[in-house]
Amino acid sequence: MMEYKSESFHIQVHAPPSDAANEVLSTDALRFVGYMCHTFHERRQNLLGARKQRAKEFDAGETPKFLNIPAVQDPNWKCASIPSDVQDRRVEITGPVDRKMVINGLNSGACVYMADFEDSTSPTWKNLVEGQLNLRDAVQGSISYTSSCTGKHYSLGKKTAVLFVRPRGWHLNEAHVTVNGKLASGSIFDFALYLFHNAQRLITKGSRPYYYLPKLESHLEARLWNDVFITAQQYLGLPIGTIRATVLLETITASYEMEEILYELRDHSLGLNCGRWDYLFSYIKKFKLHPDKIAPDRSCLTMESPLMEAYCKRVIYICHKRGTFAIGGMSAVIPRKDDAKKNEMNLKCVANDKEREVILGHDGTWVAHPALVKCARDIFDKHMFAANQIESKPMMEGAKVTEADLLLLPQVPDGKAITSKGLKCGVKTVLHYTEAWIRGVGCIPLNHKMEDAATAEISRAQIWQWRHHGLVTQDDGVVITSHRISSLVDNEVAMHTGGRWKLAGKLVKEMLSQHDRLDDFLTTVCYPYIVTTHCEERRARL
Ligand SMILES: CC(=O)SCCNC(=O)CCNC(=O)[C@H](O)C(C)(C)COP(=O)(O)OP(=O)(O)OC[C@H]1O[C@@H](n2cnc3c(N)ncnc32)[C@H](O)[C@@H]1OP(=O)(O)O
Ligand SMILES: O=CC(=O)O
Ligand SMILES: [Mg+2]
Repeated sequence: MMEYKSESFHIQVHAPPSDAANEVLSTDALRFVGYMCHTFHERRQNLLGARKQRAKEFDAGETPKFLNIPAVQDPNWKCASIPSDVQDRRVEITGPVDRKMVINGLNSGACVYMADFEDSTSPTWKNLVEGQLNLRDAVQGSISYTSSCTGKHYSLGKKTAVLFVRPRGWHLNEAHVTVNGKLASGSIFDFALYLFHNAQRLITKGSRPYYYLPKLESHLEARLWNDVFITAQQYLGLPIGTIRATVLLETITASYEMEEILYELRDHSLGLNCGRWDYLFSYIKKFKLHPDKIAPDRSCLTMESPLMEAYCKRVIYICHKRGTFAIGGMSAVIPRKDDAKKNEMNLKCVANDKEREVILGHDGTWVAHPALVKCARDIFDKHMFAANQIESKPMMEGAKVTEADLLLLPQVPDGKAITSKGLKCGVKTVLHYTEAWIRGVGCIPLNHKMEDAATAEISRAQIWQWRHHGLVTQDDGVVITSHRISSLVDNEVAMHTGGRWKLAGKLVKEMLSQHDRLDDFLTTVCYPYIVTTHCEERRARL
């Protein structure tokens, strides 16, 4: 077993040995991960406890309030100055950390490639350690790959995107690693290994360790990240402020603490990003028991919805006021190869989304696929004449956004809000995504859209909510019951063989139709099924 023991902590790795793990988890790397996990274990647990307490208040009918902390209101502070290699972030591509994706993402022509351990990666041990190895090789410039199917060879081009890394969110444990017998934090594991192996080389190349931070629910969670950065930099002898991070503003509670989040991270901040899919999921999850906040079909939850418009305006206003980036989000539409006309329509759909973002004042945007880079870039080039619009678009309308504006769902005509088609599509999405995830695949194409751990969660949360409130699908007047949901799951499972459909069907039925409580995350429910069999004892504790 790989392990390292100091006076204060004992880190152990409980996974089958592999070449990738041997390379990534050197003794010094293990010592760093162990030190970081040990130092921040209790604070992380307390903050996860605070999430639960807050959830109870929302269940009792409360809604979030702006904090208005005096030090944060001070007009004089700004976020850290922007390094030269990331002044222009107009197009950012995201994707899982597998070898081909990393090379394709870096070669895609986007300004940034965000290598993702969160929404689009199923955190199997193999995916994680190989992902770290891929990122190390990418930073060294030596990464290459030859497809065993096509024989095609992949290596880095002359000009590559700047690399950002998104570690897992605070809620996820890394069950293959314990520190003093306690499960390691997935966030710290991903963050620390990337920093340990790459910080010096990135600095030598004139870049930095850049991160995206997902699923924060409060400014105290941002403070935790900031302290993690300070401690890690001190440990590795890096100047404070070397690390830079963009926070995904993707929970409804964080929306009431945007400025506080930037304030906490100001010496390391590279702004905020509108993570629209997790944001919608978080809204439904936090207000699941509020009868006046029942979300309509997923297709009605567009960026033109009042709550989404208010949220984006406020992100842009706060970020630009504090001299930093307000990055837009991801259109889930992806290119299709089967029909040229329909592909054109998909591209148009993405272009419209990007046009709305750049005109509103975002400084850049996300795409899910290399074939969308040009489309997004053309739109931003047409409307954004400098590297970003931090100075030129103060978006003062964002200052007027009220607490209530952030909660306003779209008005959908009677009969169209909750439909049998929406229900069926939602069940299919949760099932297909769960099946892929427990097979080790964290992002899939489904109905010509990208589905990941944020998009699929919207479907899961809203179906649970509809059933819990005993609602009917309005086109046929039929009640949404556990039995109806289970039949839809069974019918879809019956259409597939192989894979992990049976297990996925069982888990999805439990999550949607049997559990009285809405599970916090699909990924935490499914995680025990991807933990290696070396971890039976810890699996039972998950
Ligand atoms: C809500 C959020 O959090 S958004 C962020 C998380 N989500 C993501 O990052 C989405 C990432 N995107 C993907 O994983 C994929 O694009 C999918 C799953 C949606 C579609 O995948 P596929 O159907 O396999 O795409 P497709 O076959 O069209 O891919 C064509 C080529 O583009 C590459 N490619 C596709 N998406 C990406 C990407 N995001 N980054 C890099 N390369 C990519 C493929 O590797 C493939 O390369 P090849 O031609 O050399 O073999
Ligand atoms: O991470 C992005 C999102 O939309 O969720
Ligand atoms: Mg997200």
